[in-house]
Amino acid sequence: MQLFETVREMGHEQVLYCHGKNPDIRAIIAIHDTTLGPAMGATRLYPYINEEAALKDALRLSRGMTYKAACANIPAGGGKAVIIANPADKTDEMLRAYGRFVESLKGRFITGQDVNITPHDVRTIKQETDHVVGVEEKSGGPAPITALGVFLGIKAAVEFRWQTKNLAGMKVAVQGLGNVGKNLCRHLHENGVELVITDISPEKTAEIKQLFGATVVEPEEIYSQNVDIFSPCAMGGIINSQTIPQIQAKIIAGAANNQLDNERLHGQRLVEKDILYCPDYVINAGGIINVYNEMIGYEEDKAFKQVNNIYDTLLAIFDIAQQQSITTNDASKRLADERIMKVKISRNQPIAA
Ligand SMILES: NC(=O)C1=CN([C@@H]2O[C@H](COP(=O)(O)OP(=O)(O)OC[C@H]3O[C@@H](n4cnc5c(N)ncnc54)[C@H](O)[C@@H]3O)[C@@H](O)[C@H]2O)C=CC1
Ligand SMILES: O=C(O)CCC(=O)C(=O)O
Repeated sequence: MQLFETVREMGHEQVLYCHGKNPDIRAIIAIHDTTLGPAMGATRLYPYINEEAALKDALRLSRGMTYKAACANIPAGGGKAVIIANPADKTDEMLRAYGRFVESLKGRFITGQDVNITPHDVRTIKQETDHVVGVEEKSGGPAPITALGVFLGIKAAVEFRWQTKNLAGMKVAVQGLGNVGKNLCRHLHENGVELVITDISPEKTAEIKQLFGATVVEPEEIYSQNVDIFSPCAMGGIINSQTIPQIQAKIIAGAANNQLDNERLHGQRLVEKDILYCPDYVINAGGIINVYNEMIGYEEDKAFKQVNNIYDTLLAIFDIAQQQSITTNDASKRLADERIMKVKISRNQPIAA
């Protein structure tokens, strides 16, 4: 990968490689755009197959955060960090070393909890830096509110697609039963939805089966289920050339970041298959809304009110996509670009060609 060429094309401001020998740590912090505010984005720890995969994830995730904040009307920029490690090798020393790298950015990057980072880990990172959000004692962690946003997004998509506000009797396939997926299953179950679920953890599928009477399928079987809605709540890149031909659902609406393996190609394929796609960074904005509110002084009512906006934002995006014959992903990107551009123009900042 040509690094400077890639970051120029994607519009990143800064990419920081963090390395330490003792303790051993390899992390990448990517700051995409700080026009609207300091870069916000949680930290993911993952055993990437190679450094290029880690970099690609950090670059795409951080760009997604810029769009996410802009679409949610949050005065924050986009950033994200990845720590390259096996979760079994994670140590407090490693996390504290990472915290010192975050601290070195002096608030230009504010982070929190993503995949394989626990509330305990967030507290450990916080020993070295105050630029951490999503602390359980403050806003209670972002996953429940993210799940609520995804649930509201599903309702918006159902209304747009089938002109009904009633989910009862619908079938939803949920991929990934972690912090977000589990809470989402609860909302869906309470609204009379029939659940088809999968996870790589048998304990998690057993728990959701028992709690909500869900049907369990193997991870590779989730795409081909005869359901109304597919909700990816695990990892990114799962909407791709192999999975699209299998998908039976008419709506894709889930929490996972970077769901489309190739935004342009696979966004277009979904249109051709008449599948309504809820752009991930719009539907999963509950997390950033919650942690932003934590940063400015948490008031639960205010955060929940803002999450309700996800419903209207998605309806507006579906309308734009339909009227302009573009993908929903392009429609949301346009909305974000317009908001960022407006601020740049008001400040006489240079605008990229
Ligand atoms: N936690 C939050 O507030 C937010 C999370 N997201 C995104 O939503 C997704 C889920 O987040 P969390 O629930 O917090 O993560 P988590 O780590 O708690 O849960 C992920 C779940 O997916 C499962 N999983 C992994 N690979 C799988 C596969 N191939 N098939 C089936 N299941 C698989 C894991 O076993 C785990 O149960 C992630 O992509 C995250 O970046 C986005 C916005 C906010
Ligand atoms: O939890 C955070 O720090 C911000 C939210 C986030 O990273 C995400 O939406 O992916």
